[in-house]
Amino acid sequence: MLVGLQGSGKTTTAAKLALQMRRQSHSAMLVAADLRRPAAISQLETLGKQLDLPVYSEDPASSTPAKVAAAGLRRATELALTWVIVDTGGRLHIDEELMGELEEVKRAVNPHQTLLVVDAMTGQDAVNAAEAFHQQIGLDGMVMSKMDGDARGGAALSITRVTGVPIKFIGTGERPDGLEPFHPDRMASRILAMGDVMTLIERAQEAVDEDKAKELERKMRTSSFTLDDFLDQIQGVKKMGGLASVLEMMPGIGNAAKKMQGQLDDSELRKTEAIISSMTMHERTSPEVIKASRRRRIALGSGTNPSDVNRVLNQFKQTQRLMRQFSSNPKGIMRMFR
Ligand SMILES: Nc1nc2c(ncn2[C@@H]2O[C@H](COP(=O)(O)OP(=O)(O)OP(=O)(O)O)[C@@H](O)[C@H]2O)c(=O)[nH]1
Repeated sequence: MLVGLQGSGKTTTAAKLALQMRRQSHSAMLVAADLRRPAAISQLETLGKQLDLPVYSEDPASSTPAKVAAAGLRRATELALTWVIVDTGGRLHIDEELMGELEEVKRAVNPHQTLLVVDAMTGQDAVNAAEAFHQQIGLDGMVMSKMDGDARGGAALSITRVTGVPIKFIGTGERPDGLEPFHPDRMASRILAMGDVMTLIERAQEAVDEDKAKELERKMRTSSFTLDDFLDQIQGVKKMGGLASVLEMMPGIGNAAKKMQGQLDDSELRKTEAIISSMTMHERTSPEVIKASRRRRIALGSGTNPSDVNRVLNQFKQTQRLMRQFSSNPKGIMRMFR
């Protein structure tokens, strides 16, 4: 059973949860027990149609939320579905009528889990709402929606401390796949603006082939890193969502990267990619052969200037030097980044 203030994201979260369950080979039915806002029923039905999920609803004029919830549960049992997700009504503020209605729904279906959906952007209001819902309805967990916004999630800390109720999921976007299990350690580093290293690692694992990573590590150790590997790295960054999104997840520079939004475009990366792609295999492994005429040809082939080609070659030399130093004295290099 999902509860929460109006607009907190209950209906969207209901669909997201059902989708996650289906991905784990469980079946789920969505039940539209929000009878106050007529659009809530059609919103759930539309989401159900889009995602091919069963939705139970009734005419709001001749039913009550508790009746709909109970009938939805019966229907799901008949259809042998594993889960029922009850979407309930919300208000702008907590009032007794709403709480009474939710208590009735809870009594009618006796849910395994009552989850409060809170909008992460609302800060202290979210904390107050969580406290009131927990006192009156009794919560088993929380879903913090809209964590993809500017909210750092500071409210998550207060909510958990005030209510003692764990956060189970976070909403990370409007789309039906924007829901992730909550990881307290990740949230802690996000709050401390230390970046999100675990997400960075996960994205890297998705984008980078493990054998390639091992090979790269060997090349770094033996200082045999070539321009072709440089190109591979650039393509890896692109796969991981671009420079800005990678930097944002890095400890220490996440905040600075956010402030540089707009300046951190990937056009330089694309230019570098075009320049290396215009080189022959021989040039990529032995860049010292690139003299004036080759430089001109590469610039022409990549739609850039010879000075751009020079810049890439210099950057590459610097990277190579850094790697050589790293392989001979890793601790010394790490000190440079502190
Ligand atoms: N960016 C972002 N938007 C979200 C997220 N979850 C929900 N939304 C948006 O928030 C708005 C409100 O979401 P709903 O699911 O309609 O909220 P609700 O709690 O069901 O609202 P009521 O039925 O009025 O009580 C919609 O525009 C959603 O697309 C999220 O994790 N990230």
